[in-house]
Amino acid sequence: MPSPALRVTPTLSVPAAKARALHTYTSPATPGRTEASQPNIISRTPKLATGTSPASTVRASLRRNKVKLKPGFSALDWSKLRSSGKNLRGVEYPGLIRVTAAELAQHQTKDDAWTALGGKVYNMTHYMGFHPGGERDLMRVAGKDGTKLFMATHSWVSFESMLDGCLVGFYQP
Ligand code: HEM
Repeated sequence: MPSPALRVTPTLSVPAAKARALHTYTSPATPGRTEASQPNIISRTPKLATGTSPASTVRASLRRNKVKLKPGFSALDWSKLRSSGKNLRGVEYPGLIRVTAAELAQHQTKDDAWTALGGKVYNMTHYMGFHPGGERDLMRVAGKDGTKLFMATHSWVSFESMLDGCLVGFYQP
């Protein structure tokens, strides 16, 4: 019979458990949705586990608002609209156009919202109601180059495939 002093406790110490959680925990965006079922996502940055730790500052900067989308505005609905043949570019000219900063700035209202992402200009107007982060965040980049804010928020999202039908042209600031 070992003395109480020699007994080994089978649970992990608090720092070890915390370290393990921080390195392995990855939170799915929506319960029940896996990355494989979200074609717009290339890879996901691991989110940090909850709990009190010095990482709480980092967690605060990762916290983002997710809005409740209206019926008919799911990712699947957006995918259907993209492949419906509807003109999502909002320009009649069939080819891609060159867009200057001055021209881009002309399109900064909800009914006519363009943004530049990675040197390409997209018409986001039809995407407004479908954005999981809400219209207000999308409008933050309307009429301007949104690359930095987009990448800072969700670099794993492929805007090129999400907005392929909305491509207006190339940004020439
Ligand atoms: C036209 C450009 C954009 C597209 C195509 C887009 C696309 C997306 C997609 C697909 C998601 C879901 C990501 C996921 O489930 O992990 C998302 C979420 C989100 N987006 Fe955007 N986004 C755009 C611009 C922006 C901008 C400029 C902001 C500004 C801050 C923003 C803020 C957010 C936020 C806060 C979420 C949160 C949802 C969450 O926590 O899952 N987005 N966006």
